[in-house]
Amino acid sequence: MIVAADVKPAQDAPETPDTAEKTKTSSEYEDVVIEEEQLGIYRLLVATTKSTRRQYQKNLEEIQASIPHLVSLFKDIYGLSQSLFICVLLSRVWQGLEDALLMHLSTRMLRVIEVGLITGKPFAAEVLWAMVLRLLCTAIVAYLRWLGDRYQARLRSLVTAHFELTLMEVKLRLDVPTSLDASSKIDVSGSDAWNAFEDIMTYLTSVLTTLSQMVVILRQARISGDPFFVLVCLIKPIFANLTYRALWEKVCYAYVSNIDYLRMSSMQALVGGGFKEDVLTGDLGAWIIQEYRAARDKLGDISNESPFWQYYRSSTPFKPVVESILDDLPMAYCAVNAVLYPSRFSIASIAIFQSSSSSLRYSLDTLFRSGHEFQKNLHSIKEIYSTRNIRNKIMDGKVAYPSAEKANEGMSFELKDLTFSYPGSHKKGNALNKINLSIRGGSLVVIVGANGSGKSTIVRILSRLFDPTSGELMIDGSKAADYHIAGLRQATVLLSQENKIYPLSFAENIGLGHLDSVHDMELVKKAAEQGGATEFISKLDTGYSTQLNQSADTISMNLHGKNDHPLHKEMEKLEKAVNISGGETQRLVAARSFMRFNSGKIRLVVVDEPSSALDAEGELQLFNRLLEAREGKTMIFVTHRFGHLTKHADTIICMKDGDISEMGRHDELMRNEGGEYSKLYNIQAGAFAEQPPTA
Ligand SMILES: Nc1ncnc2c1ncn2[C@@H]1O[C@H](COP(=O)(O)OP(=O)(O)OP(=O)(O)O)[C@@H](O)[C@H]1O
Repeated sequence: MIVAADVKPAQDAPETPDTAEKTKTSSEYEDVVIEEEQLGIYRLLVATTKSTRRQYQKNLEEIQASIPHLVSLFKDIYGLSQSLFICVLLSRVWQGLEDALLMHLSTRMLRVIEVGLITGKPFAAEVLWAMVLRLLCTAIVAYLRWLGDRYQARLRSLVTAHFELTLMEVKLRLDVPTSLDASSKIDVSGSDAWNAFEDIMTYLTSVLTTLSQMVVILRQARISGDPFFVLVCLIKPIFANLTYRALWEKVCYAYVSNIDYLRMSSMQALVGGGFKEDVLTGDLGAWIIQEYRAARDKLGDISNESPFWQYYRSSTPFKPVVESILDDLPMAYCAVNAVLYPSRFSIASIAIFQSSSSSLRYSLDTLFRSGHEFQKNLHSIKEIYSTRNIRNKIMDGKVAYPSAEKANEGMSFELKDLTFSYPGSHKKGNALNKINLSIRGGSLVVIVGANGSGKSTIVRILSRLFDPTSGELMIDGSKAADYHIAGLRQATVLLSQENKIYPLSFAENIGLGHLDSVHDMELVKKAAEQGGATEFISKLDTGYSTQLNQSADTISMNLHGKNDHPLHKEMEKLEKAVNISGGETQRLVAARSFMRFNSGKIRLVVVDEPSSALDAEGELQLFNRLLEAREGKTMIFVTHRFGHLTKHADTIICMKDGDISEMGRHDELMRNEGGEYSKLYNIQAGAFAEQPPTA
């Protein structure tokens, strides 16, 4: 079924991405139509162009545009190791010729044997020589293949690591809004570069194999006086290629649209690890099974096979039947010819044609298959190289930060009519609305407000993780955009719930707060003390050198269920993870922030609710230690808990729905009885007030 570009999802299905909007807004896609198809439980949307000619033209344009990238790929790989590159290339050339060579030698041997049998005088020496030559060649082919595979494996490691590094550099360069932007998403990896190179080599090898085999077969056909044999061999691969139907190289999107299957998946998910406690305490077991059964009965035998396979597989038997018949065509052709022209054909000729035709058909199949992959690979290569051109959304300025005269002062801010909405956000209204605010350098600011009121957003803007959508942000009296971002980042500590522990040792997890002193254990231990992380680190066998969350890249075979097996015990030792609690994670992250103070460059400390998992004492200690290091720094705290901090704050900013509803010191705000701050404060104070015992 073909539908216009504004596809509507099936009624019982979840919303699909906004394909319609994309196809309408971009002139590049104006002739795109979307075909819809139901494949078992899947709804499949395939984008095609209205005219086949236009499609071919587009493909050609894409290939042309990819040629410079293809050249760069080969140049880059050649640059990584010239010797390995040449060896792999030579081994591929050899692979392209070996089939034809072996085919030629087999033919020669069969012909010598046949002449000996017909004349009744076997030419022992010739047969022996032909056999030795064939065996020698077989051994050389096997040896060169082995060698080629080894070279290829070595080149593969170099290529994957090289392109992974290139992509890592790009990803590290990208700022937050650019990384969140779908058009800048990097979906390729180092392995894709290698796969593309390997597939292209396979394609070129197949071209060589096919051509060289055709030369040998044509030669044989000339000897037998039958020039049409090659054409007979070509019919099946050409038919298969013309009727080839696969999704691999198409722009498509598939989603599970069957509500019964979705229901079954939800029930399965509830049984999974994450919901264990809820399911047990809620006694949901029997209900889950009952619901799963009901959905399964409704689903019946509707296929849940991957849409890729369902699409690939022919819906009628016509194609597979015709293909099988065409597969036997060379044999039928030989048989008919042997009957019609018995003098031209011999058993050896039939055997030779039979084996060479199946080799040729196989090579042609590979050639067409790798041809289909070719375009996909060109696309991956283009994507890898285009990542270099991704421009950051946040512009970098040229002015160094801080200026010499403000080097010992905290960062000051001025926000003028500042509005912000998150890129791609579907929410009505802005996350921040026309905010006007001044923050004096060195002051202690506390931001409070309800969930979603814009507290974290405001500190993200101040830390230059995002740029305002409109309005102005001034830092130390100059436009924020004029400063060199690296300088601003070096002067900022951002401690939030977003901070994670790294898959490194405890020492590095803390030390990385200040790159120049990563290995200075004295400073690391001091920071751990300040962050309140000393106690739990000291309880670990390997202390600060204990690795955290290291990605365990292990493979085990046939060990499942053999818990007493000595190898299982080894595996357990290697895979044993060190788990730390939520509160311990926050302590460790806080220690990293204290380590950052050692750089001596910090002018701004932003603390965004990093203490939700800390016990009351831990939180108080953390805030006190941060305040101890306050000199020469502006400190901004985002919190839901009133009390300790708000009472000491120079300014309390109370946020509501993206606006500043109130601003001032604690006493001033409390005097405004109907105000947002006093309301929130009183709710918390009331919650802790002593309740009279109920009768
Ligand atoms: N990454 C994001 N993408 C889109 N919208 C976002 C994103 N982060 C926050 N928002 C939206 O922006 C608004 C302000 O969010 P923000 O995180 O600043 O609130 P908050 O006051 O810090 O909330 P909380 O107290 O729950 O942490 C909310 O409506 C939120 O849904």
